[in-house]
Amino acid sequence: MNGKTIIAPSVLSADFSRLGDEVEAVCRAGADWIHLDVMDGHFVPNITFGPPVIKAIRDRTKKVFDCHLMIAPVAPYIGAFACAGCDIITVHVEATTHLDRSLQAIRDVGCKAGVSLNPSTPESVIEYVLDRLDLVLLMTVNPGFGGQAFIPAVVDKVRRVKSMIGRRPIHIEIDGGVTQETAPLVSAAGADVLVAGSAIFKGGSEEAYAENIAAIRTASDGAMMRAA
Ligand SMILES: O=C(CO)[C@H](O)[C@H](O)COP(=O)(O)O
Repeated sequence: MNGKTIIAPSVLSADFSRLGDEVEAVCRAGADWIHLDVMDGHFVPNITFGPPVIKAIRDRTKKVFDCHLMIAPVAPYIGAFACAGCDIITVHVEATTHLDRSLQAIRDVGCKAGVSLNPSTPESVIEYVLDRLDLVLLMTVNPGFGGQAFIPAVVDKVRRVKSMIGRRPIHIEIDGGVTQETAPLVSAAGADVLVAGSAIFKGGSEEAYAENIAAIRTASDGAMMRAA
């Protein structure tokens, strides 16, 4: 939104046995936000972590905790994730019957509200909730696992969402298969927040994380500038 890419490493690809240290390392390496992938083994075929784990790492950084809830039902858990210290809470449109109510509930607990769309979900589902939104998360893989290949068909959806939101201060976030090769495609189309797991945590050291973040940032900022 301000011409600079926000990089949000997904801790899904971090070493879970040292999660707090990994969060600190990736923040020192240049992360802007920390992306937290919460999976329930029901909405998606994988299980990760919940509010107690998020609470345990909250004091490791002051950076934005960007929480992506891949759980159904989602509404009963919004308060618990806010209490754990999440700043942004994103729900899947496919996981909530009452999207408008869920988005309002997120703002009611003092968090920014996001909605996520699976690759096959059309962008028209957000048309009537734009005023309740701080962020739209477009999945460029089918949710559930890190390390999957980027789905290029979603790039057109990024362009269409960018045009729908107009001048509203709503972030467009991309998640799945983001690398220094795919980042420019979505940045040129209008995305300003990039989530990356395997492309950032590969190498396993703070130095590697810094190089990986810088490579994605340079590629995406360049594409954003050329598209402006
Ligand atoms: O939400 C996710 C999967 O559901 C992950 O955040 C996403 O896939 C990031 O991992 P990678 O960058 O390795 O694709």
